[in-house]
Amino acid sequence: MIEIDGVGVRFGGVHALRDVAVTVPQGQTCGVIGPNGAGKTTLFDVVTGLRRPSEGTVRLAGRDLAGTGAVGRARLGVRRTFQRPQVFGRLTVIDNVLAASEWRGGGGGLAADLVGWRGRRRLERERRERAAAVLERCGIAALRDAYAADLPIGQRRMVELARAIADDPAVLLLDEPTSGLDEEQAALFAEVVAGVEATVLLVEHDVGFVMGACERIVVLDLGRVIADGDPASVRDDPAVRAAYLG
Ligand SMILES: Nc1ncnc2c1ncn2[C@@H]1O[C@H](COP(=O)(O)OP(=O)(O)OP(=O)(O)O)[C@@H](O)[C@H]1O
Repeated sequence: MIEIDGVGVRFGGVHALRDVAVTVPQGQTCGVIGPNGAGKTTLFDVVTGLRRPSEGTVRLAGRDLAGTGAVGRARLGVRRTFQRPQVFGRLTVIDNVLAASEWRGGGGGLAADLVGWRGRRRLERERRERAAAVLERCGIAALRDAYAADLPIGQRRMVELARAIADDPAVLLLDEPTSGLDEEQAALFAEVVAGVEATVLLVEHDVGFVMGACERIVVLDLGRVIADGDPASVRDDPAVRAAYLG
């Protein structure tokens, strides 16, 4: 569960977020929509620890994250994808995914050293099996040895998703995941997201996609939450129509 409570962010005179309160229960997929500049990316930056809020708190499973930076939050299981997919271009697809679980040990590092050679080989095998299974789920198994930089944007997005879900995230934040995906890829993306156990926050401009993929929608406008509910009630909300859906 992720609890965003009374969060405000100011950039000089601009209130990017004002008193935003959203609690997403464990396992829920919650869409975040709103016009350009509404504060969606800023909200993701606050949850992932890239931006310190001017006010308010973010709690993960009851734990206040104020003193935990972006790396610490990643270690607690917070994962994110970006509007422009961020992959390691000079690594292969499988190595992009393996990189996500390297810190747990297996390929190297302290944990692997501590369990000794035999345990280390077992961890490494399990890690590779998990990574291969994730590539399969994301429809990119055939690309495992391709360099990520050589892939078109849609496939890079799937690599980024595979890396984000490779080691069972607690919270998954997806920023405009369908831009650059064709219809088939978008459908697969939604299917993969539906299959994860994580709590999911999904920013998306494709309203059809977000309404289909999310059980709940939060609408931001000028940094405030103007609606929060199931897709049908949000779609019919006059304030949402005026601000965004038109
Ligand atoms: N680093 C920054 N410095 C100053 N203002 C910023 C900064 N980042 C964002 N803003 C402002 O904060 C507000 C919210 O921006 P944000 O990028 O979070 O919106 P968004 O909903 O993600 O928009 P989009 O849909 O265009 O990605 C905007 O008015 C933006 O100009």
